[in-house]
Amino acid sequence: MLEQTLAASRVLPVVTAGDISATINLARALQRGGMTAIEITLRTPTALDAIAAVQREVPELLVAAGTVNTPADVARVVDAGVTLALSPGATPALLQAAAEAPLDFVPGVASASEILQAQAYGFELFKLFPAVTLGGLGMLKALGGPFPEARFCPTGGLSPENFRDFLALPNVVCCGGSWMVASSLVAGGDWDEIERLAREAMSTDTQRSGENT
Ligand SMILES: O=C(O)C(=O)C[C@H](O)[C@H](O)COP(=O)(O)O
Repeated sequence: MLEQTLAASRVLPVVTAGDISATINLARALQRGGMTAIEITLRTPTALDAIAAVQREVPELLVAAGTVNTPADVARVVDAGVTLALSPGATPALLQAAAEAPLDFVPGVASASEILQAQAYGFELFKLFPAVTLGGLGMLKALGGPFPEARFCPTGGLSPENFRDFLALPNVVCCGGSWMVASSLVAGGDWDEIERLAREAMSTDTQRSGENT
């Protein structure tokens, strides 16, 4: 179920929320562009309020919490009504808390040993972070050997130029990225450009839509 949901989302925009009304406008632009989910990281003081606001104002979007790094973070996002949480990494305490919590959780991994550790808690879908720095496509192909059941959402260093190559791999479910939600676009209120980048990311054409315009 989680795998299907993330596969449908195709690209998961990773948002670091500042101003709440700007985050609502950003979420609306992503939704207009065809995106079905948004990851709002717990990196800022306004993150939980932003999650609640987007859940309320843009109910069409699945609102995931990101940078959920501790058992306390798991409790905070469950309290906020979040049903999907992701982390750039994992500790045994985090894996235990997330396995027991009433939400879907995608732990971060960066090595075979970290996959083994997360599998011991029942997880099979992982955020590979930071994907490009770790080895990108080659690493994902290599991990497919010993871990044929493992599925990945590579994040970190993905771009309009490379994300389709990641999505084409059989063990990649979706890609995470921040290119369509760059802080410069949000600060400038460039919602049309954010919508365009979202639409381009969601397009299944092999040729990028922007190349024809
Ligand atoms: O904050 C988290 O929980 C993360 O997992 C990190 C983010 O996924 C990356 O910062 C996105 O990477 P870029 O697309 O290269 O900006």
